[in-house]
Amino acid sequence: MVSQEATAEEEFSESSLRPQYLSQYIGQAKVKQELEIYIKAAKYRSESLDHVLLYGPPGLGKTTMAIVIANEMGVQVKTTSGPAIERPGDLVALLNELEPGDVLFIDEIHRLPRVAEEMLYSAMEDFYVDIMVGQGPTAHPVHFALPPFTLVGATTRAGMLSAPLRDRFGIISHMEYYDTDDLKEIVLRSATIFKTEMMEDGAYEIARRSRGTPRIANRLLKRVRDFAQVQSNGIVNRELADRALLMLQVDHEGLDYVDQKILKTMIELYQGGPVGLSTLAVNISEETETVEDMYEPYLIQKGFIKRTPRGRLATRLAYDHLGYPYIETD
Ligand SMILES: Nc1ncnc2c1ncn2[C@@H]1O[C@H](COP(=O)(O)OP(=O)(O)OP(=O)(O)O)[C@@H](O)[C@H]1O
Ligand SMILES: [Mg+2]
Repeated sequence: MVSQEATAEEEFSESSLRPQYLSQYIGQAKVKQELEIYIKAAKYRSESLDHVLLYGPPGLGKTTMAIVIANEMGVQVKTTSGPAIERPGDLVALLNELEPGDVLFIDEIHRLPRVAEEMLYSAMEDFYVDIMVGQGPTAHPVHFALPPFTLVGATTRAGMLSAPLRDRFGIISHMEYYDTDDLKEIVLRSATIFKTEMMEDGAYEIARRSRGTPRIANRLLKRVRDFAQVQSNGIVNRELADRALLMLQVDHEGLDYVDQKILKTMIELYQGGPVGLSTLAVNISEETETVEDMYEPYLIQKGFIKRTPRGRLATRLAYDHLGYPYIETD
């Protein structure tokens, strides 16, 4: 089964696949174009880049973009995530390490504890934090100046961020699912790094079935490569990619086992819906947030699911795709 979260092994091998500069970053033309201008302008003025919020579904290259931004600016990047910061002190420790112009990357920034988030307000706006020192009646704030820095925040949904935090980002970039041509370029690039012999039609087939997501494209590529080495002459063409992907339970529309299970549950247990998201999540033993962030957006984009005020509906396309007879209702 192919899940969507990054595994530890993957985090490691991803570092070799990660583009380091904007020129190597494939796709996301709009985001790139904007950032290129802001980066140039900031460098021209010898200033730190304005704070950047990257939002979009998992695996689209938000972490990669944070690293690219730091490389383009010629600064260091310090990385953390919302859940990793438990106390304000954790954040202060990170801020304390920043050199002028550095990038602080906070992944899953919507999961930052409230107190840490409030601390960021002054840090982002005026480059200082007030730290409470002492306890009880002797407690008093100490003003702590910071070097100018760039906060790059990543989140799956911008709507989950509080307004005061969102408003402090000067640059807000929406990452979109990749089209097949861009993903094909990513597959070809990764195949070169892996020294895998990849035919154009093989790369296209993997790209087409990667749910618009580079992380999935790279993952499928690795599995298809194993398949090619063991079952064939090591060369990946369309036919081989197709056989390997079907074995991985990735169907011709690129839906994986969980996607299919979601649609089947809706159709078999709830007559196509409407069904609430949390009910659906319980039925397939996944977290509601996982279904909402990782699976639903792609199913909606492909037209298999519709969101209605009363819940989620499986569309006619879903019935046809899975081979169920469609009964007209209203
Ligand atoms: N534009 C791109 N060109 C080439 N490779 C890419 C691109 N974007 C992402 N990748 C590759 O896809 C993988 C996932 O990217 P990354 O970890 O940056 O995603 P992410 O959006 O941060 O995901 P998450 O939200 O789950 O943290 C990496 O291996 C990276 O090398
Ligand atoms: Mg990431």
